[in-house]
Amino acid sequence: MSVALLWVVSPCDVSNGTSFMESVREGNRFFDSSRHRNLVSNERINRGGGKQTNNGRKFSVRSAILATPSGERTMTSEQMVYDVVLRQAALVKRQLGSTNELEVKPDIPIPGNLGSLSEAYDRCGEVCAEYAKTFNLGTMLMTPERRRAIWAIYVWCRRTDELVDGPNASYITPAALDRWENRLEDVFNGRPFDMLDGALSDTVSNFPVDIQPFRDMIEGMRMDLRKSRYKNFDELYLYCYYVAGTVGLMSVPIMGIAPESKATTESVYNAALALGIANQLTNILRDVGEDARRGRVYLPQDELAQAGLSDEDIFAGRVTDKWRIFMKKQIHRARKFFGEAEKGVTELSSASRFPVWASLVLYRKILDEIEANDYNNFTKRAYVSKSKKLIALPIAYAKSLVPPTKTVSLQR
Ligand SMILES: CC(C)=CCC/C(C)=C/CC/C(C)=C/CC/C(C)=C/[C@@H]1[C@@H](COP(=O)(O)OP(=O)(O)O)[C@]1(C)CC/C=C(\C)CC/C=C(\C)CCC=C(C)C
Ligand SMILES: [Mn+2]
Repeated sequence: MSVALLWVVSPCDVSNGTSFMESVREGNRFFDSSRHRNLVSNERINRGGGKQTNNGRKFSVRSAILATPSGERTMTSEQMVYDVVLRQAALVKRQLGSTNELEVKPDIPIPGNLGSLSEAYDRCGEVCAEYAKTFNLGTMLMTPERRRAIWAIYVWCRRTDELVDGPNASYITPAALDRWENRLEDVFNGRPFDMLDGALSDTVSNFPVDIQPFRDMIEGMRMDLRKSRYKNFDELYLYCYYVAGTVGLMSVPIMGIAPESKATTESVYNAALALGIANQLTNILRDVGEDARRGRVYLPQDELAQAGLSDEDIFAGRVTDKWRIFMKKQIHRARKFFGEAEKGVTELSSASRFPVWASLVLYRKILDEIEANDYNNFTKRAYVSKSKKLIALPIAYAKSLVPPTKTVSLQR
């Protein structure tokens, strides 16, 4: 049975020194079975206070853009994002020494607190089970430590997305996102605000997860607030990195690279990034009509123009030959990113391969469904039926049994 979760954060702020466990003891949570739940209370993020700057920000795509003295970019989004990939890979290598293996450290046992920590993870599992049933099923084959860590990350991502897409989205300002980012810093500094943050705090203390992709996802949400058109694919790529490529970068340290893998850490991170981009491009292609009804067109404007199309065609929702040709090209591009991602899945630790293959295979099938709908993504939502999922899952499982490549390869 799915449990809709409403989380109300206590007015007592952990930045005042209240620990995770203290706020749990104060019982600042309750459940609500209403369909319109809110995964994040706006209470704290709308209230103001706290640091307003991004102190301590290390390298990010945003800082790379801002750092250009003339204000002109000399690199493409893809080059800038690849720089983040290299830095993430280097960071994880440095933290783990020379080996590629990502060891899972045991929980730090805090006397009297362990029960509630596991309760926090259970809540994360419930949120996952409600929002992403198939993905949640896939995580069942992971080791328990990795599974609950992925749940905690999933929940943070879902809450972040909910800020700009959820029922309170109209109240969310850039300043509110700054405060959400401050709260993220607190999570990484071991001062979580609520129970769900507590699970993430524990996760990031046990796995070599870096804060940068999390910050970058918030940057993607800022972008969503200020922008509703994308001039070209370069701009769209950056958005896709922020809101989805980051998920890949957050997940690799949890999934782990197989100890026997000969692939470079960079190449695995690059594949993870590609999976995020592929998923987001697919999301965008599936949701063209829905997004247009909210005044948003994520498709590259220059490519629309080259195809003889404009926003008006999208708002009118006309499935013409021009539209079909345009969509074929977009689907082809998304499939290329899925292909790029495939190269890396095999290199992941054996128990983590199934959920990733499952999500890759199932998400890619949405593209087939858009085709089956004769490219009508204005009024028909492409979805993969239960029976198709049931056929695809054993295929994903079979793929997950393939061991890592024996040769040194997978250079970018
Ligand atoms: C080497 C290799 C291939 C490793 C695998 C790395 C990996 C696990 C990559 C996961 C990629 C992934 C699932 C990306 C999510 C992309 C996505 C759909 C992002 C959505 C953004 C906003 O879009 P939009 O608002 O248009 O969409 P909705 O209409 O709201 O749906 C997101 C909603 C951002 C938030 C993302 C999530 C909630 C998903 C987070 C998922 C995880 C942490 C679990 C990832 C693990 C697996 C096994 C898939
Ligand atoms: Mn969303």
